[in-house]
Amino acid sequence: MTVALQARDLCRDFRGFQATNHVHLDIHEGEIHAVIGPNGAGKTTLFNLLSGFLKPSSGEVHLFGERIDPLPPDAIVRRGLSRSFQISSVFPTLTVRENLLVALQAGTRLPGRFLTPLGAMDAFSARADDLLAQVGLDWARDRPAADLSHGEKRQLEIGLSLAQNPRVLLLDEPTSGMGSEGIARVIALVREVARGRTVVLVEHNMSVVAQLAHRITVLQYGQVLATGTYEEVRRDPRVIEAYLGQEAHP
Ligand SMILES: Nc1ncnc2c1ncn2[C@@H]1O[C@H](COP(=O)(O)OP(=O)(O)OP(=O)(O)O)[C@@H](O)[C@H]1O
Repeated sequence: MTVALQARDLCRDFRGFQATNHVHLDIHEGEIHAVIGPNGAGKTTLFNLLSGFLKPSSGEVHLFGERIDPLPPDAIVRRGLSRSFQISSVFPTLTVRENLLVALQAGTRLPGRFLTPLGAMDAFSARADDLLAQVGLDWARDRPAADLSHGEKRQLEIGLSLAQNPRVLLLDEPTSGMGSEGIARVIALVREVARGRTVVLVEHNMSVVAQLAHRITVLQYGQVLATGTYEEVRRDPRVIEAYLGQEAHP
């Protein structure tokens, strides 16, 4: 078993407040791993630390055995880890396909180059079409992204993350704000994109977690409360206790 992504004794404080508190995390290559926990448990902070958007106060992050926490986020993307955001990163006035083309071009080492070689543009073009099909948005290729529904924008965001062809994909609440139809689409999409790569997701919807995750890490007060399969963590008395009084019961 290869460890794709690892947090080693990871800590982050905000002016004395421990948002991430000695977290150790092993994400196995090829698994879908959900990070859950009550509101304010430190899930987003952990994602920010894993993807380089926040620097740890102490501890380390390793991607396939290489230390990445000192690197800037774009260098981490080039090493093979990419993430989607809770807040939309879609350009609303560009078409769905143009959004993907921008993401593909940004993934090269020449994002600001004035004249991209034609061969490279052809390759981007073909890859954009593949991604459109993969995220189920080929029907919307020439529509402005602003016209997409909330759920469709989340599908496009997953496509934007896939444009980097990551080995490890972090998804921050991919089903938030969606109805049951959108949720079913995202579950199918995550399963599809998880083929041949490792996926870590923050997710509040326990039914989604139960359907998707091979293993789950439960956070509380910035600490790892439990790690295991859905059945293991839902029976854990500490997890049940943590969720008492919360809307979402595991
Ligand atoms: N930049 C910051 N400055 C100060 N405190 C912060 C900052 N970012 C997060 N926190 C605090 O750290 C704690 C963990 O926040 P975080 O957003 O990581 O939790 P979460 O589990 O993602 O919550 P939710 O489920 O509500 O999205 C919270 O108490 C939050 O107020």
